[in-house]
Amino acid sequence: MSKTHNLGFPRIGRERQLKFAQEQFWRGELSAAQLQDTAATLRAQHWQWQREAGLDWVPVGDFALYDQVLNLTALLGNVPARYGFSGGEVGLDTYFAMARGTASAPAMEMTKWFDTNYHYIVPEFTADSRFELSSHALFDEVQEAQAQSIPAKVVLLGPVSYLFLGKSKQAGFDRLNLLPRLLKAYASLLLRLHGLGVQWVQLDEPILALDLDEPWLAAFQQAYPLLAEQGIPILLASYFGDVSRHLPLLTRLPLAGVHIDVVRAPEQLSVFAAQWPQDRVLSVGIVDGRNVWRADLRQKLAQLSEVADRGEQLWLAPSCSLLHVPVDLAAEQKLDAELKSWLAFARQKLDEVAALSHALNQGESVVSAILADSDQAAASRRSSTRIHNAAVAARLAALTAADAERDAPFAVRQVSQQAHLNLPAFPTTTIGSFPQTQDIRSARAAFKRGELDEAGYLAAMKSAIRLAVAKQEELGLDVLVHGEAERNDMVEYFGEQLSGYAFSQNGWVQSYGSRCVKPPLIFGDVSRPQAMTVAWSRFAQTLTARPMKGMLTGPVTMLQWSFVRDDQPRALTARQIALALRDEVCDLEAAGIRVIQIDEPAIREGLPLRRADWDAYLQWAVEAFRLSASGVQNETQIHTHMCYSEFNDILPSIAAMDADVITIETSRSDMELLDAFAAFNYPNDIGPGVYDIHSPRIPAVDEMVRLLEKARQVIPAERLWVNPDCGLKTRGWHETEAALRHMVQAARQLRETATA
Ligand SMILES: CN1c2c(nc(N)[nH]c2=O)NC[C@@H]1CNc1ccc(C(=O)N[C@@H](CCC(=O)N[C@@H](CCC(=O)N[C@@H](CCC(=O)O)C(=O)O)C(=O)O)C(=O)O)cc1
Ligand SMILES: N[C@@H](CCS)C(=O)O
Ligand SMILES: [Zn+2]
Repeated sequence: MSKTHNLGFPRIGRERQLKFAQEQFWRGELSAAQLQDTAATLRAQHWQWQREAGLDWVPVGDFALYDQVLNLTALLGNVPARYGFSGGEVGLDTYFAMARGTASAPAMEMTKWFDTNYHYIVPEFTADSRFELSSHALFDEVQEAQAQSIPAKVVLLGPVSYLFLGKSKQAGFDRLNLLPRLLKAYASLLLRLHGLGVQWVQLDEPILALDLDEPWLAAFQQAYPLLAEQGIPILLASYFGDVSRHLPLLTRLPLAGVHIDVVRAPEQLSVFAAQWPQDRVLSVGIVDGRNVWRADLRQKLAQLSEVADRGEQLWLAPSCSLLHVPVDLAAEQKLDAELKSWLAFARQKLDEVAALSHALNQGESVVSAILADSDQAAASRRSSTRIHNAAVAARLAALTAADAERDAPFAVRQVSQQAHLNLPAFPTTTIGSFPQTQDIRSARAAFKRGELDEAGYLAAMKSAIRLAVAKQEELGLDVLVHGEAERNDMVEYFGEQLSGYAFSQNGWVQSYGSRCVKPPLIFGDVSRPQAMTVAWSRFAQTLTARPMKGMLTGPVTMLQWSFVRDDQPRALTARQIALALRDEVCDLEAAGIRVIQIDEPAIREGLPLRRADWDAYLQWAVEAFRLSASGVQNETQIHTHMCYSEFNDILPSIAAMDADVITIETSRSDMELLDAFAAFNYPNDIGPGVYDIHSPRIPAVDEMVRLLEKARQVIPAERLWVNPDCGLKTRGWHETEAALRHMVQAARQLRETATA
């Protein structure tokens, strides 16, 4: 009799209740007790749904008021010294101070969770790091679940991944030295859970899917025997990749079970089927936890046949935590029936897991109606005429290498661009978005509800653009932007206008903290029925004599931040998007826009987890960008922008994108990234971000001058631009104006010293 469980459930709530409660709490409109009430109500609802789906084990410990890695940092009392925590209980103030910073202590760093669009708070380690249980939140949640008769399986990030995913904050300090100390804390944690009657603990060790050096592998050998001694059976969960090469290691560890992801790495199922001991749990992640397509249950059952004889030692689950998918397809009222029949969100995915388990345990006949529905959905998706577009296929077939090449090399383009743009040294610009104010969002919400007509909405957006342009002129910026007021999101906005894309009403996914995204769905061949941004850019250009930068989201980011069709290679979908964007780039140029930015913040995020797979990805990713950018004349300046990632290891590919200018997040790393650009002799213009846009803090002129001086030591002055780290949509106007005023002043100071 196979069992079912889940690795983690989305915590934001079907109506994003958590987001609204967090933001109200931060604004002082909700008390801590009210915030905790909302959290408890959400947990109860989510546990109840999972129980109703028929799961044998329900995750507890996956909830977080900001981030699950930060929860662990609080639980372990690993609070960086700057927050003044002196032991005892990590309260909400300290917890949110770590996440969001305070006037005196900057926030902890946030980075991408593997190759997802979720961001976690990076643990910090020094030789002085101590770990002591300092939060009762997890223990309370366990008791809460028990009081609701929920069969709780506690889920936590495992100790080796916790260390690996953190950062040493002391030069030369090897954080692996902290393992013995950390293990003691984990051991007391497990003992405490044991005391509460917890019967299973799932320790996530997703780093097993990465290329790991020997010392990190040895850390598993050191950790797990000690943890297993505490008396609770441990399920070690891997996901996002193949871990079969670690099977001998995993077998040696005293684990009660392992979880493997056979959606991302189906090939590992046979290896585990043959070699994983029969008397230990094999949890098979069979339903895609990262994407929204409905499972083809018949095909899944065929896949499971090689492990079907494992009885109770076979557990079925989604491939990974459902954090990465929206909560409930039933909340979608506007998707057409056919498309809806192809989809499954978190709740529906649990139903799929349960159906598979029933079929294995009691025979397929007990779920015959569910299987018939699944068959029909799979067949309709395969044969639908909405998926394939002959014109797109023909256009792709006709592409030649020249289509991904600008007419002239950068040195030639640069001269003709400067002749047209006539920019000063150290030109100043911003990354695209200006504050998405409540007025802007309310106007859009009213328009969507039908309470504001189109003319009223257009007028409201135009007035936001007018304001942004006037402010930039007054500030004295050199290359202006229209501010992206009309965009709900830099990916969803384009997804709403492209054929082959669909969008949901309520398909929200947490990106970080209270910030959510609603990834559009790519279900078919992508094409552009009509221009998407040209009217806005043209309008903005009429408001100023300075160059107005057109603003597009690049093909790789469009792919990475959407739910992508799984019936053709991602490379092919990226090319289709690239061609649609190429048309937009050419139309912007024809409309007189001389500078066009094609954002690719997700290019690093899309990099495969294992190095052996990098080259193939980078090759198509770079080609897609070039395809989107190469239809223009030499005198049109193409910018790209990158952020949220570490770029050192893909510099040759960034150079191969051949953008005339790259603006890139560098301020938080104190410009260190530029050393790599310089060492690599990066050939084109660079705008290293001179201030962090994640905090309302207004950086001083001197601070930015210092960073620019640092940049000037490694990058020739004539190739340097001056800009913030990223877009300003999450900021208010007050700090935006003040920071940009300082930034323009910093650029002017540099110009003066350059000519002195
Ligand atoms: C740059 N980043 C992005 C990533 N991924 C994306 N797809 N997009 C990105 O920009 N990944 C990496 C980073 C992550 N950073 C962020 C930063 C900010 C947000 C964010 O602000 N998200 C918003 C939602 C954005 C949006 O869709 N806005 C809609 C409004 C939707 C809404 O909530 N409407 C309300 C009504 C509002 C009102 O009446 O005032 C409602 O429906 O109830 C819009 O502008 O129309 C967020 O609020 O979380 C995300 C990722
Ligand atoms: N143009 C976008 C890029 C964000 S990564 C913005 O400014 O928000
Ligand atoms: Zn950015």
